[in-house]
Amino acid sequence: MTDPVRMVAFHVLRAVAEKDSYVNLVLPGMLKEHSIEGRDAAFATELVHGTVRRQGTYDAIIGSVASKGLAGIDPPVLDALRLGTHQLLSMRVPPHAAVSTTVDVVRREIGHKPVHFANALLRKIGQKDLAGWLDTVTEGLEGDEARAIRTSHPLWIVKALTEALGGHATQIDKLLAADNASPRVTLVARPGLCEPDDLPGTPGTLSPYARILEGGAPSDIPQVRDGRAGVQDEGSQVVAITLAGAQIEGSDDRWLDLCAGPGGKAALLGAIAYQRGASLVANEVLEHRAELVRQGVHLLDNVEVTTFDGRHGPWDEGSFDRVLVDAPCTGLGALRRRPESRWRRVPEDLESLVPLQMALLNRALDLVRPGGVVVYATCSPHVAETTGVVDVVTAARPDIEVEASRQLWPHIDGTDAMFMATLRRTDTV
Ligand SMILES: C[S@@+](CC[C@H](N)C(=O)[O-])C[C@H]1O[C@@H](n2cnc3c(N)ncnc32)[C@H](O)[C@@H]1O
Repeated sequence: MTDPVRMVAFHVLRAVAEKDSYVNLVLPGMLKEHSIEGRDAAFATELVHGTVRRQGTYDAIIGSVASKGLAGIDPPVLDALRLGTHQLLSMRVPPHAAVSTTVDVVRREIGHKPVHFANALLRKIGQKDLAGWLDTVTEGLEGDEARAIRTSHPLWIVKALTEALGGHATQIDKLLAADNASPRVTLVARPGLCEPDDLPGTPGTLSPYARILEGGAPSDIPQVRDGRAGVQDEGSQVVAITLAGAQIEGSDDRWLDLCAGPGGKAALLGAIAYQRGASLVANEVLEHRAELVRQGVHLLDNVEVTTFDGRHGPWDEGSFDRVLVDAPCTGLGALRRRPESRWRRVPEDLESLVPLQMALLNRALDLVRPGGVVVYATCSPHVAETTGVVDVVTAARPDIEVEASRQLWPHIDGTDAMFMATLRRTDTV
């Protein structure tokens, strides 16, 4: 019988390739369906996440070994080979086990025909370690081309992240390495609903509400199950804290989260607003994501969830004191969390995202009252989406002052690469 853990890993990879599925959505369901728990579930998670993240490196290796090249390998066989390569080069699986279990997956899930090919190819890959293969497949390449293969990132993303870092070569290597490590699970204690000290884990360094879990499943924690706490990267907590913490004079009782789904920041903002006697409108254009926002804020009666296109919602100009625009973006700052996203995103995505980001930010600036603040945030450090958007929008608006901006980094802050800019609407129009 095929090892159920490898079989599940193979089918997750197939779903990602054929149905555009997300690893984070499809893997937990398959593990449950096959009653895979504990250490086996952890092994399957590392196998799938690691294989998908390192696909660029493994494809270069497989392509260099296969006589017919990468393009000549049937997609299901290639997925099985990627799984075998990850076990051989990056997991502590004994080579004979990595090869035989992968060949078994090929035989049972694909058929007899490619068995000999898969067996021979994996045995060849097993003859060198990862460092040896990296030297082989990057021979003759320099700079970003070599870096892209070594760190398994598309070249355009290496270039975009380098630009976002200001071109620092030592930093880019650390950032790309951080993208390939699994992030720690961070909890948020929603103020007024839960004390951070009542949660397991160690305190964060950036958010007073954060607890970093050492292990265990967040869903086993009662406060997470009932919504008093949640799972939230510290960088996202910092965005909500930045909006709530900006000093403003005068009224401070109407807040808006313009792009709220799935609702992590809305839940934190709503809890802080509740403590201050303020209300929050949490808006999300997609109904299924708005439903997630509703679930996240169900303990807070000061939060109203709406489902308008943020560019055209029926709110009055100048009617909010604080507005968050956590804009739809490429997500290049959260690559460590979403294993497949680096292979799905293309530079052309910016052509539709950037105008949308600008329109949403402009609308937010219309909706905030003079003296109020807007925080514009992205979980991408791509300069076109961060300072590029802020610069273009504010250049055309003499009524807006940029008070501060901040870029967090996985390799420096241990968070997703969240960008945030605090903008104030002045009285000058
Ligand atoms: C980066 S996510 C927001 C994450 C959220 N703030 C949180 O912490 O969970 C951006 C969201 O904006 C939504 N969105 C996209 N276009 C929108 C629009 N025109 N108006 C409002 N929301 C929009 C997307 O569906 C997505 O849920």
